[in-house]
Amino acid sequence: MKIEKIFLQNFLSHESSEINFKGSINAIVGQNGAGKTSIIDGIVFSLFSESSRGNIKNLVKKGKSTGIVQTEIRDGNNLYLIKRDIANSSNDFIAKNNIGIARGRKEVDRKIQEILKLDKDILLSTVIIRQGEIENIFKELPDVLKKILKIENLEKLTSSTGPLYSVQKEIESELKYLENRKIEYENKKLEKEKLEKEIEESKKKLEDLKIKKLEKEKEIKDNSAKLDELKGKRDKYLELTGRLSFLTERKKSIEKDVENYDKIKSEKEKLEKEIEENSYLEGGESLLSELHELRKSEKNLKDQLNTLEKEIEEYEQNLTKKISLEDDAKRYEELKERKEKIEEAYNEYNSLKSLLNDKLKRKEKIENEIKSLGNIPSLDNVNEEVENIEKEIDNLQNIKGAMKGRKEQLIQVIKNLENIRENKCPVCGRELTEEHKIKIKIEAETEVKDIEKKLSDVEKKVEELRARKSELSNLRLEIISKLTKLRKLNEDLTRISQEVQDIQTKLKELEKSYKEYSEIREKLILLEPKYKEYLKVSNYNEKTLEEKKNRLSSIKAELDDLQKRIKGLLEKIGDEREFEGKLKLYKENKNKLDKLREYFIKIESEKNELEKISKEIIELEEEIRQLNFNEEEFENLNKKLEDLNNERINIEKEISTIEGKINASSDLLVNLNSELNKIMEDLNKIPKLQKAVDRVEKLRKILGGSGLQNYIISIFKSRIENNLNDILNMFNLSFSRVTINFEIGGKTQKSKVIIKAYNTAGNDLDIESLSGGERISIALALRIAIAKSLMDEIGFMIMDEPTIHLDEERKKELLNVIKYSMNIIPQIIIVTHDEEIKEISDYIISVIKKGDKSIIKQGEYID
Ligand SMILES: Nc1ncnc2c1ncn2[C@@H]1O[C@H](COP(=O)(O)OP(=O)(O)OP(=O)(O)O)[C@@H](O)[C@H]1O
Repeated sequence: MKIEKIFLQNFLSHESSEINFKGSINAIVGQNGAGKTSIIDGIVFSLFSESSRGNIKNLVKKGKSTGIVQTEIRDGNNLYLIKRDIANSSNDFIAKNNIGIARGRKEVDRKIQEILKLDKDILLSTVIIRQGEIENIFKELPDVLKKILKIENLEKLTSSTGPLYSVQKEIESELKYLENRKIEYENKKLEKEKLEKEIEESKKKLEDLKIKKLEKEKEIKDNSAKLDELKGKRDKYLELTGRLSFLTERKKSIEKDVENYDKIKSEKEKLEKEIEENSYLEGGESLLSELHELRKSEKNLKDQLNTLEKEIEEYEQNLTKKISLEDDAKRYEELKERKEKIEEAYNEYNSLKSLLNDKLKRKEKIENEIKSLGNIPSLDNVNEEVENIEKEIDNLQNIKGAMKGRKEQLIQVIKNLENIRENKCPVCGRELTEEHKIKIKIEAETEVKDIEKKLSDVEKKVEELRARKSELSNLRLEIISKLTKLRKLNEDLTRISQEVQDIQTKLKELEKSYKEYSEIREKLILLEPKYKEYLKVSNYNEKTLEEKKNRLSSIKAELDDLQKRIKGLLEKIGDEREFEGKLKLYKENKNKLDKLREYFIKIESEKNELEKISKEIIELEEEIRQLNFNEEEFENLNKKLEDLNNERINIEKEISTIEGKINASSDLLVNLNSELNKIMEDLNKIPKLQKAVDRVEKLRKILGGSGLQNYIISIFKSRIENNLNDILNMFNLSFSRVTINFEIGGKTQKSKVIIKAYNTAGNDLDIESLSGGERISIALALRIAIAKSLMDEIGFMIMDEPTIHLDEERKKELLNVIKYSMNIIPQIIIVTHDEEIKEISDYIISVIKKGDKSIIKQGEYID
């Protein structure tokens, strides 16, 4: 089993670090505080969810809410992925070959133990070695073995605080409890007898009360019949006395009215006479209302008359004004009409004028542009010059060709001269002297030089001509463009001049109308105020004035007629105030008389009723006397019945109380019986429990003794011892054998381990007397040996700063041992500062700290 990879997120100083363990010996290096041990902490946390820094929450990077550790472990073909979430344990999970097999902290812990086949205590005591703790194994071995072999649990099982002892204590306390139950049984039995007696007494009392209740019920029945009879009489009595008191009251009221009879009669006759005398006032009311109506109409007509008179006066004034303004208004309208007629010509004149301005500006601009073109050189002249240059270039090119030909001839001559073996002219065959040859060569070379100079002059000339030709080509293009522009401008100028002329002709035609329009406009401005005045009065006319006057005369006639009618009415009424006063009194008297008549009729009918009522009163008084009803007798009987009912209710209450008591006591009795049965059942357990106490006691003695522990340890010890010697052989030490012996401690004495090494001479040496290096080798071998005894194959070993505090000698030994361990353990992970460990490692993981963040560099070394 190998750890392949670990990923730390917000874990201690790591923000996001992925570490691959690719080598056999993987060295984790870096400065103090860089975050090396944190990687080991990450592995331990991911395997056992355990923090080596106190509280688990301390593992979260400061400032973050949680941290994640993800580890990949390979076991043959199986790849396990373990994910741990520090703050949220329910997010923990483990997957096997990408398929989830457990979730949640507890389940994941259990699964890992199953996969590793060892629990955390054993791994932490063997293959995971914390800073400077290699040799601790010698001290811890007894405890480690106890842990491994679960002897610890055996001790715990039998100790005075262990489960067996508690079982024994529990049974003993149960027995004690059962002793108390015996006493309880006796007490409950007495209680039961007392309860049974009480129930008997209550039942007897209940019988007596039931008889008493029957007697009361009979008495109530008899008295109820008597009371019913009295109630009938009482109802009749109340009815008769009620009627009697009503009639007595009525009689009193009638008698009072009858006393007034004569007084009312004379009053009525007096009023009748007075009304008769003033009968002429009948209909006076309608006369008055007619008079009021006529007066209202009179006022209305007078108002109309006033308004109309004012209206006519104003109308006459406005009509006069209209006539005086009529001529000016007519003139205004005529001018306005003329103005509208020539308005179009006026507007056209104005727009043509502005158009003319624009055209003139445009014309001036074109003329300026033509001027700016200046004198354009003749295109023909330029063409001719170009033609001449081309001819000259051709000519010079020919000369150049001829000179080049001559130059090559001369060079060939010079070459030939050099190659002549015999002093004979290769051309003519004549003899050639050396001087002659030199002379020919000098002449030829001079001519070559001369030709070269001429060639260069010709080329210069050709260049100059070409430059001039290109200048002329540009000039030509410029001339063509200017000529094109000039032609266009001239065309524009001709067109625009024609347009200007046309506009001017048109303007002349329109000038007369334009002037007339301007004059009319002036005149209209002068006439406008008068015209506005005229418009205000233009609707006034003679016909309407006549109509208004006719209306005035008809209102006057109407008013006259009305005033005559008012006069006639006043003649009938006389003084208006006095008439109104009389009329008011007349009406009041009439109302009074109506009421008196009504009252008089009522008294007359009451006189007849009085007789009847008196008779009925005498009859009623007789009937009441004969009824012979006594209210006191009724009250007493009523009270007696009420008392009897209360007594009956009390008896019933007493009955139900006793019945409830009997029921409760019966329930109590049932409970008591069942409790007594239960206690009896408990008491039957006593003999069995006594036997159990004896047996547990015996078991504790057997398991607690050192014999059994010694036996278990001795079997396992031989396996470790054999493994240890095999490993030590590989470490190349000079011992023939190392032995391990235990002294199992007791309650007061601690267990002890005695390790002895035998040298080749056969002498045994105590572990304390060995060299430091030898001790470290044996310690490491011992750790591996224990792990090997428990696992078929040890996958990895983790060491945090194993060389810390070691001197050079021991360090060297340790390095050897680590190297040799490779044969037994396929993967070693070491946190170290030590250069020599780096040297024996085949994979370096460097950790550096930037700010508060750890950064990983793999496969290379960074100091
Ligand atoms: N919860 C945390 N958040 C952030 N940083 C932390 C936290 N807890 C501890 N540290 C810092 O993490 C750093 C790394 O600690 P670690 O023990 O891994 O260092 P190291 O490289 O093993 O150092 P040394 O060689 O001194 O043992 C330390 O500087 C420590 O102060």
